[in-house]
Amino acid sequence: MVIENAAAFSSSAYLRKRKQAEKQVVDDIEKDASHYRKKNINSSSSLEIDIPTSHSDSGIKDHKGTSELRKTNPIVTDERLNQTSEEKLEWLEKVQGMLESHMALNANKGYNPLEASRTIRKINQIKETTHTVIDIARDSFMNSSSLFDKDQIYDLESAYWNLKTRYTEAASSLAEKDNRHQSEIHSLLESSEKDKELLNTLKAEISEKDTVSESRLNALRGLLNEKDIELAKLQGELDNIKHHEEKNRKKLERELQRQIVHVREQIINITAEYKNSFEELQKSFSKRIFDLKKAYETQLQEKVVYFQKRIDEGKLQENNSKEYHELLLSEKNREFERYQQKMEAKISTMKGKLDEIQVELDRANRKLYEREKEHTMALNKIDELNTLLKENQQMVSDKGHTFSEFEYKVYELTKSNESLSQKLFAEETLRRQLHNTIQELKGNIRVFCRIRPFLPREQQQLEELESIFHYPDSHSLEPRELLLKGPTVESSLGHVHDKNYFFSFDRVFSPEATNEAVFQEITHLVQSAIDGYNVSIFAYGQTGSGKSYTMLSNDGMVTRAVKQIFEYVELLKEKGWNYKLQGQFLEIYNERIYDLLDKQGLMQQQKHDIHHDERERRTIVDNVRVIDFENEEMVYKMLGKAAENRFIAATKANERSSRSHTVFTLYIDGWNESMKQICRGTLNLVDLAGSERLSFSQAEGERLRETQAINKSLSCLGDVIHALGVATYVSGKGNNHIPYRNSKLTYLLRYALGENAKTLMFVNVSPLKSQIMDTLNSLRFAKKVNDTRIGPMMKNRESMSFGT
Ligand SMILES: Nc1ncnc2c1ncn2[C@@H]1O[C@H](COP(=O)(O)OP(=O)(O)OP(=O)(O)O)[C@@H](O)[C@H]1O
Repeated sequence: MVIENAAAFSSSAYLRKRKQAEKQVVDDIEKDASHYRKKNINSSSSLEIDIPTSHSDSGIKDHKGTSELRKTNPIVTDERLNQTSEEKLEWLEKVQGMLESHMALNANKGYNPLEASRTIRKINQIKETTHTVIDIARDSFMNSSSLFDKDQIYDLESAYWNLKTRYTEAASSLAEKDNRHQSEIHSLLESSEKDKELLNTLKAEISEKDTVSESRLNALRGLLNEKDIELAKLQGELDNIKHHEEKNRKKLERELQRQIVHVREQIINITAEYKNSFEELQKSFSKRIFDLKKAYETQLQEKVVYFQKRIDEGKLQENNSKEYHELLLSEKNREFERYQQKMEAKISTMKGKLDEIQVELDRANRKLYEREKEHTMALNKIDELNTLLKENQQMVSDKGHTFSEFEYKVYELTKSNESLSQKLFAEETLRRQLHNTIQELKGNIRVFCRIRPFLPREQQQLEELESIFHYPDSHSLEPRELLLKGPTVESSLGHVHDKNYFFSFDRVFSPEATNEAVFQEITHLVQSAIDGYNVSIFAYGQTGSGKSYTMLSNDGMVTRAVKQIFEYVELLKEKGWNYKLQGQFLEIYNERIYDLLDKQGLMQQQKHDIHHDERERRTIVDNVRVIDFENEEMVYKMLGKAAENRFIAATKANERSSRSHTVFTLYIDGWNESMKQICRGTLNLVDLAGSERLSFSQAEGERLRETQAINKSLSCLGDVIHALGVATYVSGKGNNHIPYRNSKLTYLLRYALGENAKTLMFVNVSPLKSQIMDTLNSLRFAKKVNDTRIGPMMKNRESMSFGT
């Protein structure tokens, strides 16, 4: 088997095989040497005759001198013997030289598996040569029964021992180094396994926390909603009560006011009434007393005048009669007593009347008292109502208090919601960081190989159906190895054998793999684009190898990526993230850009220049339609329109779709209002032009230009990736000159190809035997990309892929 590349030969199967081969060589040498030794020992008794005993089973038992042999056997001529001596010397020198150069190489450069493999191969070749020499010698011996001279045998034997000793030393030093490397690789693998486990644990923790936070948030939201409803209900009730009480209070106040006014008026009226009647009574009574007094005084005066007159008259008669006077006086006294009695009766009537008035007055007073009592009661009622009012007001204020409590609760809930949102945000940020670490661990540039199945029309061509692929680790969960069974070749030594090529990629997908299974492996990269990284996914391969099927078919990577993005962006809304999604669809044909969304522009071959916004790290193409996507359907519609326009454009240039690159770009801009954060990612999905070996010799005109353009852009893509790898390797930063400008494709994807960007290349290959050389070329290109390491985890990956 020809070793295509020792570094790539990293499987343990290979190591086992190599050890077996080494052992085989050592054993063979040991066997030959012991055979010779045995012969030497056997012949030691007759050493004096300078000839080892021949093979006992060859029937040649006699020892003869060389000269005699030369005489008896025409084949063993001097020339022949000299020739074998020269050959022996020649290979001895070769072995010597080679071992010395190998040792020198080892001493200078340290262990190099490629060199080691080459040395082993050469040693094997020399061993073959040795066998040839021995065989010739044996043949001569057997054919001629001739003799080797002693020196020749010693030379041969010592050369074997020398060779064996050196080889054993070299083999043991190789084995020792291998073991050392093996254990280093083991420890690296172990540590990477541990890292993986740690990352898985962290991932699981995050998702667990996510779930817990989610459910807590949901429970709190539920509670908040319930409280909101309760609060709204209470608020409604409170408003009702307030309104009702206000109405009642006003009504009651009005009624009380009215009653108080009414009672006051009544009291005032009654009081005034009684006062008036009392005053009138008093007045009339006083007047009557005054009148009576006056009348009495007048009567008394008249009586006094009368009696004076009569006294005067009596004085005249005084003398007449003392008795008469006494009689008169008594008469007057009786008359006065009568009058007095009459007056007393009148006074007592008046008194009676006055008593009546007093009674009435008392009654009026009692009524007034009652009214006053009523008034007091009314006042008390007013007080009561006021108390009630106050109580109501207190209740209202209490309700207001409850309302503020609720408000406070709402505030607290809002705050806890905010803190939960912050927590969710922090968790989301952590998830993004961990996700990115995992992606960087996997490498910022990855290569997946996909072999398409035989198509129904190919099933007829029986000679094509023989499988040209073998999957050495197909049993593995993540197969990475691929063996291409190459054409039969003849070696320089005339050996005819099948040439096999061994490749190892980040993943190998056999023909049975579905788009769904393939997408599972790139879903993390799509996630990185949502998280704000520039991600590019290329499909590379010859025409008809399945690039478009992988990228643009109905369930291809583009459709699935768009679906994933829309679904995740929806989920992120709950974590406070809003996203704007925009897209463009370009075609690069003959180093010229076409906008597949602008039919008019396509027909008019509008000019599109590329600009780079260094600050934003975004590429802007002049006169290109960028569409806002509000839902998935809009993207699918756009893809349909682009395919239609591409078809229209293709009628102008034959097979254009295979000879042009298409670049679908999705801009994913997110912002988190509460956290004042933005994240801007880009996802480029690129279907490259067919990579088949295009010969300039047969192409002319349009076809020649196409061929030149495809060759140029694909080799530029390889150069850019290579330069990025070298830059990372040399400076560790990747800031050396990268030849982005050398082709439209690399210039357009400048920010999507680099240290912080993430790149995945699908190498699509056909299973057809007739296309084996194109397949080999594609795999070699992909291997070059796969061997490139970009980004911080470069060293880690390199050491991992080196020894395994
Ligand atoms: N994995 C697959 N499963 C089934 N059919 C496939 C698969 N890959 C490719 N095909 C079929 O193979 C044919 C060629 O595939 P496709 O057109 O995708 O190749 P291509 O590399 O894009 O070619 P071109 O460069 O001409 O665009 C198509 O009919 C496609 O349906």
